[in-house]
Amino acid sequence: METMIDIKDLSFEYEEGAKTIDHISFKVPKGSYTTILGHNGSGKSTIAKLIIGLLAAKSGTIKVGDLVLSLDTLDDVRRLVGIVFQNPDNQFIGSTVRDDIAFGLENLCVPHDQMEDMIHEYAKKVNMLDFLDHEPTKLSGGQKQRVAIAGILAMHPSIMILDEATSMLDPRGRLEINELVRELNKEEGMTILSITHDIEEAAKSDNVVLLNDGHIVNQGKPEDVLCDVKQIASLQLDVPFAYKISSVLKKQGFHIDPTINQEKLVKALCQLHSKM
Ligand SMILES: Nc1ncnc2c1ncn2[C@@H]1O[C@H](COP(=O)(O)OP(=O)(O)OP(=O)(O)O)[C@@H](O)[C@H]1O
Repeated sequence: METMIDIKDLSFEYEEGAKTIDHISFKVPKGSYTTILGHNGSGKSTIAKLIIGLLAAKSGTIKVGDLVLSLDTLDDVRRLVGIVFQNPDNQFIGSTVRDDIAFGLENLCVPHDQMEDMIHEYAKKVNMLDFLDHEPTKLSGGQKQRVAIAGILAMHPSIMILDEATSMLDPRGRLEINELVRELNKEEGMTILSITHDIEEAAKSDNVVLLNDGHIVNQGKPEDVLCDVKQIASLQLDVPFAYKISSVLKKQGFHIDPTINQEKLVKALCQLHSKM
């Protein structure tokens, strides 16, 4: 399978000697929906910033498509990667939804007579056709993320990274955006890399990269990664996270190792949690 992002032996530190990202390697296959799952502060957003060159790696390589990320390739890499952040307010450029989508098209030098049709096409894709003359900052959280996604799609990226893009949304908004992203992945073959706390989203993805304190502790298909309850228990994840894992796994009908006593697991996690 073709690889869209190839990360090899990547390390990064904000402060000398304190590795935030410690020799990680993973691949995002073309057309896949890949999730990076980890607790707060495990280094997820740092990885996103490294991929788009907002931070410079201490060592290792990042390849996007055929391009190895460097100062020379930075602009080309950024053209391949669209990124949706937690707070879309910082991302809007236009004063209306129409202007915001138009910005991406202008960047691609789309001729003016084709512009309006294309704005309609992207607004329709994210179900925001009725809001073209609205101010993006005055929309609901879910609508804002839809507009941000339309603006990114208009730039024709090869991969879309979502950096906790649904974490500020209510459950309905989260569902709306998750469904839209899934649709883009399944129907248009867009490669998705989603950085998330949402185990349910990870359970439905093609690949999960499980991150703990800057290390990858496991990666692979969700049914393999998320069902390794022993490993999940060994991570210093918070108790609600552990509860959520078991309940999500049950809902998804995944096999849970029957030799693991769930009560003991949760008790051990409670003890661990109280020491943290
Ligand atoms: N600008 C910075 N300077 C110094 N340390 C930083 C900086 N940004 C992040 N860190 C630290 O690096 C570690 C990883 O942060 P990062 O934001 O990548 O984690 P995360 O997994 O995305 O967390 P969250 O889920 O809370 O967003 C944390 O310990 C954080 O405190």
